[in-house]
Amino acid sequence: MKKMVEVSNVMKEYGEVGSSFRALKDVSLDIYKGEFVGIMGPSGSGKTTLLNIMSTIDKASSGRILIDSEPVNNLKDNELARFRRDAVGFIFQDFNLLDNMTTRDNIALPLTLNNIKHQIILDKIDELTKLLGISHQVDKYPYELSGGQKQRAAICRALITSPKVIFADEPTGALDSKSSSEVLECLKNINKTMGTTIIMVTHDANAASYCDRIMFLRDGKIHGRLDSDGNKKELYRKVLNMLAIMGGTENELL
Ligand SMILES: Nc1ncnc2c1ncn2[C@@H]1O[C@H](COP(=O)(O)OP(=O)(O)OP(=O)(O)O)[C@@H](O)[C@H]1O
Repeated sequence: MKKMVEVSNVMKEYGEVGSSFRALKDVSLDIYKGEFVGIMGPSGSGKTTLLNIMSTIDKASSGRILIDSEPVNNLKDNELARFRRDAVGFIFQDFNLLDNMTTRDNIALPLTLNNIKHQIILDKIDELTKLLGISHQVDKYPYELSGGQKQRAAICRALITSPKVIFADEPTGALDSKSSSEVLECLKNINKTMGTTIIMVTHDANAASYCDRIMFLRDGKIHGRLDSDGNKKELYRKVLNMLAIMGGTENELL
């Protein structure tokens, strides 16, 4: 299988020399094309730091990141901006939709920056919003949507550039359990039908149970992994076990 994201010996230090804090300590992992990978671990274990470094939002203090075989550590700012826009999609806990734009314009935003023809953008929005079940919401503003609809709009926006990989930080963190399940079903569907690689940070064992593989972080290091055998309930049970072994119940780890 082809590697989509390669993380080699990544270290991340925050703060000044002498009083610095090491948030990631020699982390290495490979994520393959078409995988849906979860990242879990206690609060402060380095999940968001790792996601931000993998997705080029942040830079590692040392180590190497390749996305689809392209080294991204040393890209110049303008190359990095283009790479981010074209090759990766982002989904955040709080949706990050712009309040003064309709859902359609929010979804179109990454492509309008790329000078793509209007009709091509409209066709793509039509296709994606149908896939995500929000085609009747495109003229509404974000405040007129439910949380689940907002997140599905944000997923459409992440997908509009046909990215190689989607990075999601707690995508269900602000949603109730029904909306969470709808969003996770959408992500799973995209992963299976479009083959998009998805990397998702989550605290939620149910969300993690949608993944093909879960990597566990503790104190800035990879602490373990779980692989799905296709049985979601079984994976959910194993995740809860793993969280308990790592030193607390699911809630204590929040
Ligand atoms: N900008 C920063 N400056 C200094 N320290 C930071 C910074 N960002 C994160 N940290 C520290 O790095 C460690 C890892 O943070 P990170 O946000 O990656 O953890 P996390 O596992 O995502 O936590 P949570 O589940 O609470 O979101 C924490 O101890 C945090 O306080």
